[in-house]
Amino acid sequence: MSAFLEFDQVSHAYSQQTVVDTMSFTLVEGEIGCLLGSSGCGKTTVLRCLAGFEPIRAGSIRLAGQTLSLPGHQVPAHARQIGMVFQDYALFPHLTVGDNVAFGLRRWSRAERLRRVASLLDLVGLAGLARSYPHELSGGQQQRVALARALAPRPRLLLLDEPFSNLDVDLRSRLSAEVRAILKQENTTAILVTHDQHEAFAMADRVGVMQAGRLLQWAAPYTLYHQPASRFVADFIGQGVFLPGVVTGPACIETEIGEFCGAVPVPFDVGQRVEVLLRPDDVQHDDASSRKAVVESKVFRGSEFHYTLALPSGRRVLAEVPSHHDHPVGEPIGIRLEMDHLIAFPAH
Ligand SMILES: Nc1ncnc2c1ncn2[C@@H]1O[C@H](COP(=O)(O)OP(=O)(O)OP(=O)(O)O)[C@@H](O)[C@H]1O
Repeated sequence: MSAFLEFDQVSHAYSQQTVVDTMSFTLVEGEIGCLLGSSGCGKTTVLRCLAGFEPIRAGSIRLAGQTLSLPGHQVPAHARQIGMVFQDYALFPHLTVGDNVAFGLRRWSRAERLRRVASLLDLVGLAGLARSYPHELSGGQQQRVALARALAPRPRLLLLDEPFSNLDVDLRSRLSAEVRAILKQENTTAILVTHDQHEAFAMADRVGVMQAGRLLQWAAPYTLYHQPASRFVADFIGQGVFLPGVVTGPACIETEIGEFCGAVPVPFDVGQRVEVLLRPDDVQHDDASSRKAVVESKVFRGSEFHYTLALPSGRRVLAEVPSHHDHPVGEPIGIRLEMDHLIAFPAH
């Protein structure tokens, strides 16, 4: 499928400080992308470039075949047909919910406007609240109104900047799943910015990990987790530890807990020293295994325990173990690695 949004080799700088550094990514129509990264890495600046608030220094931004930004040329923000949702909702306090949603529809006929507002309030689960005022709603409801208002004029692209960060954890995860369903129903192409990877994984079709203005990887969440392109991405996404090893064959690595062979060749020469990524779900508890590790600490998560286990060398690995396997701290337990592919990086 051809790209609907093309962010191509874009750079941006605030005076001399480069904040977005030759970044490229694409989305097809209806896809949801997410930029993930720690504070200050440039996520919001990317959104501001997309929205038309910041000129770009290099590269180009194209949407639906139209060039929006080039160095020295940009389509003004109001002419881009791009919608925005921010963390602080930014609703008009003196307007009702219905009038907030209708705000961008002033050029529509009254009948069309009423129909669109009713259908959006229905879509975001707020039918019946059209006459309420923002202060009468909960934070989650206000954010739904903000979403409905942004979607009302059928934007070509929706930008969501940390939209759930003012909400509590439970509501965040519920709303991120709901918002994804709403965007899919409207076939809206969207870019979300967050530093919460659970939110990124719950909402997005493509996730990009940013570091210091650079996009390190742009991929489906599953690929990011299972095939991180760099040690930074592997460390940033999910939990895990790196265990030293030596390459012993095209797809095999020997570590202190044995030799592991994956289904896919590793890009290293035999004899090279590497570090293998072990996710908690790669390490299985197995009473029958002769490989032992000592329970150093554990956290009860309801359906499973999250164990930190010490290997004979003193190195630690993490393991997720079903919660009926309740072993005390200090006890050696059998472990087995279950990985269909090995993720390894050159040793430091
Ligand atoms: N208007 C501005 N003028 C100068 N520097 C700025 C401006 N806006 C942002 N910056 C700087 O650009 C860098 C990237 O900021 P940006 O807001 O894009 O990061 P972010 O990844 O969205 O961070 P956060 O997650 O904290 O919102 C930071 O070093 C920031 O201080």
